[in-house]
Amino acid sequence: MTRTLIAGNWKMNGLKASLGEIRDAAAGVGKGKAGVEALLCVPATLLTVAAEAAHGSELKVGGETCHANESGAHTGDISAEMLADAGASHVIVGHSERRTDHGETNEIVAAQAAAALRAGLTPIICIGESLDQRKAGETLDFVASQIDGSIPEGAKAEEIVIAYEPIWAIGTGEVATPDQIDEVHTAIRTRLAQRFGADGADQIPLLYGGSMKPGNAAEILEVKDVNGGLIGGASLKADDFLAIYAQAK
Ligand SMILES: O=C(CO)COP(=O)(O)O
Repeated sequence: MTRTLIAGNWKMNGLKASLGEIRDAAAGVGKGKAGVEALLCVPATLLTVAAEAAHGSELKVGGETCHANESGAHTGDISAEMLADAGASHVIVGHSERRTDHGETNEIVAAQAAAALRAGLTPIICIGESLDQRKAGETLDFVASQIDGSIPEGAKAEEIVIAYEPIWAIGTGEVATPDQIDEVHTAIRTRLAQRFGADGADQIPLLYGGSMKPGNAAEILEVKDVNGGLIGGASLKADDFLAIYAQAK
């Protein structure tokens, strides 16, 4: 049985003044929601205080990226071990904004995901096509190649999460339709089954991300192979995050 995960990605947003949102989110999750995990991935500067704010609640906190190495001369970078030390349980790797802004390739993303596993974190491995790729009919091939290249060798199915985030739907207000999501998520599950077997593939939560909001979450979460969401803008406000969480089963 696949776990359900409602995860927020704060991206480069949030100051200490935003901790009230984390406290409110922590206070609102867990009640009667066995089987639905809640997670907020926050900037590294907030991780320790966010972990403290969530302490004793069902809310987990995570990082937004990590370096592949455990430590060393990498100015400005943060290792998976550091994230774990700060209280993270998960880390997002391979977000399209990291792939674009920092030239992160599938190979780099796989190394980051391996680092997360080494540190005892769950990597949320992001994949998704651009608008040009969608228009050219390349979506399924591209996403399959990202899956093949971004999941590290030796990873076990129960240790990873995949997030499908079509780049054209991120922060644009444009949401993929249920049919579009269904097509890609089904293809992702099939590809994962080739590597992990059908039972293994079934254990990997497949999140959808891209302009997910309280008003469209129910429809998205109903799609067959959708096991949760990776939510950007709407995760910044506890009320919105909790309204999405409330619709997850
Ligand atoms: O990129 C996303 C989450 O990782 C989605 O962002 P938005 O929900 O703001 O579109």
